[in-house]
Amino acid sequence: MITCFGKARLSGKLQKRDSSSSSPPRNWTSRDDNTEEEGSKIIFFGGKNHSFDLDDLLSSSAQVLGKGAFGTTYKVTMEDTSTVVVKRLKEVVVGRREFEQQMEMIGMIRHENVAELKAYYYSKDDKLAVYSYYTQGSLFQMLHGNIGTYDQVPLSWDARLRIATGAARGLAKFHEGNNGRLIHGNIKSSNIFLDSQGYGCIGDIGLTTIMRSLPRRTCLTSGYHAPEITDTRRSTQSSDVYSFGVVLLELLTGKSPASPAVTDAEHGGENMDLASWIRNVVAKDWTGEVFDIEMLSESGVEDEMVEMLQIGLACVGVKQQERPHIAQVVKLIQDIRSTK
Ligand SMILES: Nc1ncnc2c1ncn2[C@@H]1O[C@H](COP(=O)(O)OP(=O)(O)OP(=O)(O)O)[C@@H](O)[C@H]1O
Repeated sequence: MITCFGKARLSGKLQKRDSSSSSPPRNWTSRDDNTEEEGSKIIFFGGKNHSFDLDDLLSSSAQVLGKGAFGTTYKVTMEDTSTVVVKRLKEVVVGRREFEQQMEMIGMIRHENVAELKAYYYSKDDKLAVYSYYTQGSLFQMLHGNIGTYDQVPLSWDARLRIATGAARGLAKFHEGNNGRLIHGNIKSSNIFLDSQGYGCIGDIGLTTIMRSLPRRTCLTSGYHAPEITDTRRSTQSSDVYSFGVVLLELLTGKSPASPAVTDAEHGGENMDLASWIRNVVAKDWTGEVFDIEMLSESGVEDEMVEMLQIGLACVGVKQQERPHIAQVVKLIQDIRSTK
């Protein structure tokens, strides 16, 4: 559906929230516009070296990609055909200063496996984050399909290994930010995208710690949150590793971790999350049974899949101190192929 920021309609332009749909798009950057909140302007990273400005954004068509926990996400196609993703953030719980500090820190991160934060905007009514757009959709859409405009696509083991490798590198780079203290807080397959070579990239960066904490129930049912997390704003690098481990298990099994992920007949039909189910199956020595049937016809890859399964299980360790550091995870995943 094509829409605008202010009101949903079949086709439209991006507009500032609360402005009437009949008023012409305004330049939000204009300091001498006395209806503007003092200091509210869109801030771009990379100096003036950007291919669009706020006017371009305002006059562009926007398509709603989805409504997530942190607000509505739009795909915005500019007149010059370049495309970005704009997140209209709801429930930002920090003030302007903290918001700007966080965005400045995130905007400095440049890595091929991290979705770039291109710009941000803060005003009383609106908080926007502008990211690079990934054309192939998310890993969630690839694995579970048929959501929005994307259909499920068959993924070979090679493709899954590349996705895991890229995403692990991206998360490791992200954790290095702010002197090694950055936390993602929302690692899941709908926040992992593919670059043009099929490597995974981490998206939705920099939001969890400035947004209202997710309800406890959402954390419990998502299947991605580490068991110790009761306040998502207080996520840790170790809980990010747990969530990343769940993504690895999702890649291997093709199952969505949203609870109940699986019903275990052995336990009287008990509903289990993905990590618990896999621990259970592996403990019974039925490891081969967890893998996605889509990969069953591939020969000579089961040893690699078992290695990845072990990495995933280490990441979803219940005890935080026993989970590996993400840099170790990168190495372990890279070694799956390089040691052959
Ligand atoms: N940079 C991007 N490029 C392409 N698609 C994106 C991008 N960012 C988000 N999306 C897609 O837009 C849709 C909505 O994303 P959004 O982040 O709002 O929701 P979510 O990922 O389901 O939940 P959450 O808010 O918890 O991250 C999802 O299908 C997501 O995969």
